[in-house]
Amino acid sequence: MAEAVMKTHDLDFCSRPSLCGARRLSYNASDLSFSPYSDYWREMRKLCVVHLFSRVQKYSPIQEDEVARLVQKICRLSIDSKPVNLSEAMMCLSSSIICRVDFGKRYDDEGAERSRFDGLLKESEAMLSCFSFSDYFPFMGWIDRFTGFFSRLEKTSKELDIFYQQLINEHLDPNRQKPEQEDILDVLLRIQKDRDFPFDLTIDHIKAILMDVFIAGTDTTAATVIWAMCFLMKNPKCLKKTQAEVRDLIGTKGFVNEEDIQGLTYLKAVIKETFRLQTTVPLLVPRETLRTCSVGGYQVPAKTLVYVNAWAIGRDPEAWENPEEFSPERFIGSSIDYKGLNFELIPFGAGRRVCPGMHMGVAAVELALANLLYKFDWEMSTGMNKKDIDFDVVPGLTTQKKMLLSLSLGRLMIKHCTVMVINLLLNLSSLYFLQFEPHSIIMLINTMHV
Ligand code: HEM
Repeated sequence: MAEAVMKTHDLDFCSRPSLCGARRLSYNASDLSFSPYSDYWREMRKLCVVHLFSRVQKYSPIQEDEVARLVQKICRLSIDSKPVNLSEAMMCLSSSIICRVDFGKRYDDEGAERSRFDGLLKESEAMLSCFSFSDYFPFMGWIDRFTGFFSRLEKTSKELDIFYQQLINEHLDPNRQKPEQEDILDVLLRIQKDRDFPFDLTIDHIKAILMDVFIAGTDTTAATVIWAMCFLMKNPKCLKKTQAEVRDLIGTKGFVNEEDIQGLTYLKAVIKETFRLQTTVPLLVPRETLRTCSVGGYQVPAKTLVYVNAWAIGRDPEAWENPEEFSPERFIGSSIDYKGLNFELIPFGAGRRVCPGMHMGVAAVELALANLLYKFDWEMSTGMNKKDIDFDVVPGLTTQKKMLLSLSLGRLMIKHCTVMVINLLLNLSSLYFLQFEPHSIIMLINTMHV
């Protein structure tokens, strides 16, 4: 297997432009379908890697702030003894991180702007993953017109265009308060203004990059945390071990910060094992052969659409011992990593198209998972058994869990939170002259270590 993958990797593959996000939800972008090995394409990729994703630490405060908000939200739910819809919470977390990194905005969890944003995200993902004749049988592309696919695509493209244009206008407004830290849109507009790019960087290019980041970074991060939680709930020994590691290291500090993560060897192994068994982008980005080549003894003609099955590679018995078993221990003391150099584990792809947001994505997953395990004891919701956790997915580019993952917090934890609320109320009631809302008390409790 590894040999076949190695050869696959050696091929001069490229992303197939007709399936590329920026192109499909296109900005009338004949020039966005740039040839994959053109200087233009190389420069565009360099721009993203060097200017946008190289300094992950720059985004750490945003990621930490959003994870802290997530913890507070879950604490609030725990006081109501409600099960926590982790799928929804994780989507909310990762889209909030991406919005702030991408264009410096934080949408209120329940507000109208948030629903507009979530609606756009869902519709864009649906458009990217649904089948269209034009992609696979170009001569039958006319069918897409009859099925309504084109008009839906056009409608979504227009809405996205309006959305991005509004953000660009806001960023270009001379009265806008200068942010402490540039977001990705600031960086792109600065590069455009300073002509710091060897080619003409148009507003359409900027919109396309924003969209790629927006779509590529949201689902993937959320899904990885959800799958990791599924595996841990199904394997209570691993759950305990990961939790013990985090709690031993962090003690009473109250929050796992980015710099603590280096000390969490087992948690990192859990994440690698999750990537291996439930790769979030199972078929990577589709490729097309540039010329005829041979893979594992098969002749592949030029211009063939090729999918690399990262999901199957992660479960290949020739590469992995007991491949179906969830065993993070296999990564302890192993040099195998997901960075694209070990072809038996390629959740972020490999080669020229390897995910440019890999470090940012992993940092968000590690931070979220570590804090979820540090702060809370998780249990199956009433009437559910660990056997009920399934790995069924919704069809699409990424593997999203079909049934939402809803979990309860341990009874001790709820008791602990409730006792704290009562104590706090008793203390505060003596200060009757203080005007406070119950909500603010809960917020106060949430900032304390539970
Ligand atoms: C755990 C989280 C993530 C996973 C598993 C993941 C996985 C992937 C994979 C498999 C690809 C295709 C690579 C290939 O075909 O060789 C990809 C592409 C991409 N990812 Fe990620 N990704 C994650 C997070 C992110 C984040 C946070 C961002 C941005 C902030 C991002 C931005 C991108 C972009 C822009 C591409 C397209 C690159 C290109 O077309 O050259 N990803 N990602």
